Formats: sequence, structure tokens, C-alpha cells
Amino acid sequence: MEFGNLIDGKQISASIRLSVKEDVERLVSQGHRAPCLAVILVGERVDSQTYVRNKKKTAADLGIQSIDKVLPESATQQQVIDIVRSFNNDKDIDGILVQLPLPSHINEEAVLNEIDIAKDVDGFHPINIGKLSMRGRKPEFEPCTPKGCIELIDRSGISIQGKNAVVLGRSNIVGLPVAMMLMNRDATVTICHSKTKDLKEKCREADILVVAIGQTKLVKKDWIKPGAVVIDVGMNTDENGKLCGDVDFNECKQVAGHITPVPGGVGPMTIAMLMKNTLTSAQKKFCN
Ligand SMILES: Nc1nc2c(c(=O)[nH]1)N[C@@H](CN(C=O)c1ccc(C(=O)N[C@@H](CCC(=O)O)C(=O)O)cc1)CN2
Repeated sequence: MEFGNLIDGKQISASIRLSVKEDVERLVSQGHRAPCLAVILVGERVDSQTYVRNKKKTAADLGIQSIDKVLPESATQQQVIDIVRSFNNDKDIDGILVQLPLPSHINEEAVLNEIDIAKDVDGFHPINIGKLSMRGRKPEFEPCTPKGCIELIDRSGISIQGKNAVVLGRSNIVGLPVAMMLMNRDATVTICHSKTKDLKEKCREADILVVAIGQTKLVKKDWIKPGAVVIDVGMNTDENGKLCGDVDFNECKQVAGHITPVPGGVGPMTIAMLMKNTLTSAQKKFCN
């Protein structure tokens, strides 16, 4: 490691996966069946196929069962909804996930609305997101990437309470939920987006900066408050075709107190958190 403040998502996610594996073994040794994740993939996007393959492989490595339903690009919304409903009714399935994005002719909201909230291990159902956003309410599950961001901060020994947190991006799957989660942990949260004025100045106020805006290396060294925690959720390709984030890592690491790389930062946490949520769903069923 070239400097002391790298937040190593590969290493942290490996230790989470190990603890999930041990908990799955314990559950099975108590006579319960293994947790089971059901995955729906619609279309032929290569990135989505890779994510689904990695989710299934990780599940197998941890002793979690998985089943998948792969539909062609031409599948109808009703076909997808029918599969979600059949998974809802299957008592041997603990978690259901619909890989996003869906083809443009399918209404994502209509599909996600159908998932049983007790099996919503991706945490995208509007009731789960709504509960995340309300005082004193607790969702069944929190979305995996935002949960991974919080876990990276916690496991790096950084306190969130009372900090100024700035979230760059307001997407349903990252920006919005991570902002709610930081607020629930008593940070003072500012959400910035494409229409925000004085973006650089807003970012410079952040003790914790979470960037999920989808612009290659947008955040530069002079956007960072010295010592700040920088969590980069971006996944872009640079001028050489290499995977990179929304933060200019080589510049910003000189100023940040803690920083995540891309790849090897938030990305690996997404699947680790999915496995944890699937285990939790089975535990809720068996251990209550
Ligand atoms: N239903 C869902 N769809 C999507 C989600 C999600 O959480 N649920 N998130 C993303 C894609 N995604 C998982 O589905 C995902 C993205 C990235 C990674 C990851 O490990 N990234 C690595 C780099 C991998 C590479 O080399 O290409 C990293 O950053 O180190 C895992 C999962 C959208 N859809």
C-alpha cells in the first residue's frame, strides 16, 4: 500500500464475506436450510450479466443458494412481474433482486413495487426507501451500495455523528439513500447535483464527501478539505479505457484523510452487503 489512508474495499468486503460464510454455516448446523437468493436478469447487457454471475458465484462461495431467471430483452413487464410474484410466494426464497437497469420498455417502479418488502434484499422497494427517509422508522433492508459506503466509513474507525457530509448525486440507488443513511447517523447532510451552484465550494465544506455523480474524475484536489473522508462510488472509464471513479484519485489522495480507490473501493462492498442482507432475511425467518 502506497499510503496510510487508503480505504481498502477489497479487504473489508473479504472480511464481511467471511463472517457471512461463518453465519451461514452456523444456521445450517442448527438444522435450517441455506439462505436462498433469487435473481432476475432481463436483456443481454454484458455488465449486468457480469454482475449477476459475480453475485451467484459469491453466493455459492458463502454457502448461499441462488436461483436465477434470465429473460430476453423482448420480455414484457407482465412477464417480469409474474416471476417476481412467483418468487414472493416461494417460502424457500429469502431474497429477490431484479438486476438494474431494466430495458427501457419496462417500468422499473412497477416491477420493484411488486417485490415482497420482507424479501427486498436490494432495499429498493418504495416502502423500504420511505422508511429509510423517516424519523424513527426502520426499513427491512438498506440498499447495498449505500450500506457499503457506511460500512467502509465505520470499519475505518471514522465517526459520522456531527460531521458535515456532502453527497454529490441524488440517484435512487446511491445518492438519495446514502444521504438518508448519513443523516440517520447524525451527520449534517448536503445533497448536491447537476444544478447545484458553487459545487467546488460545497465539497470543500465536507468532512465526509460521497461522490456518485457519474462524471470521470470530476472531483479534484482543490475540492477536498484537508483530512476529509472521500468515498468514490463512480464507475467510469478513463482516456486509456481503464476503470476509474468520479474522483481524481491520484490528486485527491494527497489531501484526503481517507479515500476509496476505484476499482477496489465501494464496488466490492455492493455484493458483500447483498449477501449480508440475504443472510439477515433468512435469520429473521428462522431465528424469530
Ligand atoms: N439490482 C441492482 N442493480 C444494480 C446495482 C445493485 O446494487 N442492485 N448496482 C449496480 C451494479 N452492481 C451490482 O449489481 C455492481 C457494480 C460494481 C461492482 C464492483 O464490484 N465493482 C468493482 C469493479 C468491477 C470491474 O472491474 O468491472 C470495483 O469497483 O472494484 C459490483 C456490483 C447497478 N445495478
